[in-house]
Amino acid sequence: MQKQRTTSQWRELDAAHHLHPFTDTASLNEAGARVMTRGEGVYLWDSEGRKIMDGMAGLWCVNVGYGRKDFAEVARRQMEELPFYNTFFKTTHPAVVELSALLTEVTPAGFDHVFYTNSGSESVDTMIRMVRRYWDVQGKPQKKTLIGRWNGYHGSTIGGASLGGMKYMHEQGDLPIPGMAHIEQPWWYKHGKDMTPEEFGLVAARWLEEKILEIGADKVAAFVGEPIQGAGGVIIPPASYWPEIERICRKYDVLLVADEVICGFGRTGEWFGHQLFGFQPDIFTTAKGLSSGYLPIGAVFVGKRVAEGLIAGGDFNHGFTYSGHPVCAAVAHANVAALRDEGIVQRVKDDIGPYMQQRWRETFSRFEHVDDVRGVGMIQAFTLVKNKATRELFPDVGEAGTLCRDIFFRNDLIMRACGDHIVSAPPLVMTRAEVDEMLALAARCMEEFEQTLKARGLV
Ligand SMILES: Cc1ncc(COP(=O)(O)O)c(CNc2cccc(C(=O)O)c2)c1O
Repeated sequence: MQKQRTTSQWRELDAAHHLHPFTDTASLNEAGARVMTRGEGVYLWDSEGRKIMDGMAGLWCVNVGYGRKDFAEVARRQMEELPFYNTFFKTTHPAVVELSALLTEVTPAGFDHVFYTNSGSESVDTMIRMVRRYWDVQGKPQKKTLIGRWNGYHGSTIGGASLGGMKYMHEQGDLPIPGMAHIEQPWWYKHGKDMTPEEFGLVAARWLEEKILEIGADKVAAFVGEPIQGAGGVIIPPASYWPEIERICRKYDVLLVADEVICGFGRTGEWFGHQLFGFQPDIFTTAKGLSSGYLPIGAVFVGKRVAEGLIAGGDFNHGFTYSGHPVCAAVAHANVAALRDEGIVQRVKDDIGPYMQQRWRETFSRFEHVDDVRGVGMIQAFTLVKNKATRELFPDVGEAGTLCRDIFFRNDLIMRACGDHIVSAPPLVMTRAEVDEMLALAARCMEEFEQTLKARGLV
């Protein structure tokens, strides 16, 4: 069992030794980290015994909810049997074989080959190497540029961060690396002007055609996008966007990649986000919901065209020590089986997703400084705005979002501020009563938020 310490003892040791991701360490250590000690269903408990509603499923990942003792048992058994063996050098093991077979049952037809990683970032970097290798084998080595979107998020490795469009990440570490390009994101609320969403979707997709022609189609390897941009603030493209992107990729023979790290494994009510929007990628990257975060594992699903190209190319000189790790694979298998056999994904589509979306809109549309209330399945958001009537955003992006998020957090509710977008992606197993509980708490917080906006002269 864990060594029992007081919160302040944990905080002190954490401050002394632990560098947190995406964190200003000095300011964190002034306030002290919140020590999370237990999870059950959609709730967390901290070291002070406070019960917290987790509207973010950890980091968009705990799809089956916390407390699955059966997963722990699966991990224990696998650890006792074969805690590790690699999948290099002509070896495999039952856990990764069984997971691979199961995954072909829940992925769309034509995706019969999967490569394993330890994270979403590694899945994205694997995809980058696959795409470039594919075009080498096709005798077109100059087709190496990958196009992403500004404000897209594809991880924090050098490749993933470069493909992503987060400029504040590019500023640290001389990114993006060569061979990466970006187009504007399909954010109707900011860029749609007086176009309908459907008209804007086509315009935004054609930014890709302009970029391909600017670079030269003979140099463009792939276009990469999240079906719904997650960390960018749950940017949901109009329905006309993705089919037009697909048409443009086919026209210029550019591979189409869906980054499903957030959208994958039921988040939108479909198994994968590209199914919701009706397009067929050549490759898609996953992590998070693959294991519901119980153990770190990612997977790259490779369609027929690219798989055959890679296989024809002989040695693919890429991989990780823990690719297909037996304990991670065994737990991912249990997780995917639960998502399917317990009807968790189907229920997002048929019941709890529609319920959440109806209640989310009912709860937040009435607030004066909230607009673009949106979502599908169990991923939803709204945007904090200065003036709803004119679609005027706040000038200091993130100030209102941080203020709002901190009020939620102080009231034991976790939702995420991405700039001035407030986003939520709770465990898919949330009940209707828990949806009502979360939204009632959030509504009370929003009353406080709007009073604070006025008190601080921000509106
Ligand atoms: C679409 C997408 N692609 C790749 C990654 C990278 O996955 P890893 O982190 O496992 O390397 C992600 C991850 N997304 C992510 C990760 C951490 C925090 C947040 C946030 O919104 O605060 C989002 C992601 O959302």
